[in-house]
Amino acid sequence: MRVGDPLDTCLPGGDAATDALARTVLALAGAAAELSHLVSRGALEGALGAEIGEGHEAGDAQRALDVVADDLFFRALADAPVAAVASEEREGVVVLDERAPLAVAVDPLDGSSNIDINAPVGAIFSIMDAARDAPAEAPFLAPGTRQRAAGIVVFGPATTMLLSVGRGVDLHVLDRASGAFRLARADVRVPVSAKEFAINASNRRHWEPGLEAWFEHCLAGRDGPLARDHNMRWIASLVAETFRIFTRGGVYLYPADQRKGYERGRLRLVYEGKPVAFLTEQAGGLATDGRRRILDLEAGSLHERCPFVFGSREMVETIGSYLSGSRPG
Ligand SMILES: O=P(O)(O)OC[C@H]1O[C@](O)(COP(=O)(O)O)[C@@H](O)[C@@H]1O
Ligand SMILES: [Mg+2]
Ligand SMILES: [Mg+2]
Repeated sequence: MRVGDPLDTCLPGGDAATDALARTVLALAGAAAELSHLVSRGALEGALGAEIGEGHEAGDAQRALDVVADDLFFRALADAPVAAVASEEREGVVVLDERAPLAVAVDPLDGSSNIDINAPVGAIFSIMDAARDAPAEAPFLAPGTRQRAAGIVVFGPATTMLLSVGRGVDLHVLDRASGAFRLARADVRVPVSAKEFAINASNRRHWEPGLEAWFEHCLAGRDGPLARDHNMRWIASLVAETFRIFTRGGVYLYPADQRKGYERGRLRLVYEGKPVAFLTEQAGGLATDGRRRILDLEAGSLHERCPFVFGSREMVETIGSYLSGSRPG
């Protein structure tokens, strides 16, 4: 595998199981490439960022582009060896072909509140083995350790994909001339230690005391208990924050807070938490709900939320120690 190689030559193959996985990844990458083109046309595509209806299944405001993106992924997966698909934009699991070997969870458009302001949005996917003699929902609710592959795509100045098929994480970039994703960096690692954190600090008054103490100590910089100057970011796009953490380290938090509806944070375990946690661990980072490893969690339902903390190992561990009270506040 060398820099510049097209995605299809970088995927495992040779037996039925790995061939099915490769076909499914390529179908998802094809849909992401189409979506990237659409997103890059911005307002020329009309009011794709406009809010529509009452909100999607996960309860947030749905935008026209959310629906277009969802449709693109479903059309691409119709020709892939996929038994069932769970999407942020649909209430239940959609069964495509009961005999097919794989199941796919997708957040077709992540960070969609960024569309109007021309800031990065993207897509998230997770691939598992399909249910055998069990309800179609079963693979989606199972612990994230069962994922076969996961990826995020960011539609930024470049369209980039972080992909893991369970043997590290590779970075692929969309080559617009050929329409194919190409390998840009193999075996991307999340730096173990870093100083950048991302959290929506406007919610601070709703946080639990341990989290406030950690935040306060970050702001105190090198003179405070953490003895380090920190830097803050909030792009309001999980995929973009993930990409930053994979390139220069850091931590992202969407914690539980006391606002109504945020008792378990904001993000969705099945199609946001689990795939990002899979990528993070594959790159040497950590992903928790503040206390427990995300990949060990079972979901009670498809659109269940989970508090989410992920990124550089040392930073996630430090936050865990504040939340568990093992560190003086
Ligand atoms: O608007 P807030 O509360 O800061 O939340 C932003 C977070 O919500 C999300 O946009 C949720 O994703 P969706 O856009 O798919 O609903 C994350 O990407 C982002 O980190
Ligand atoms: Mg999302
Ligand atoms: Mg979304």
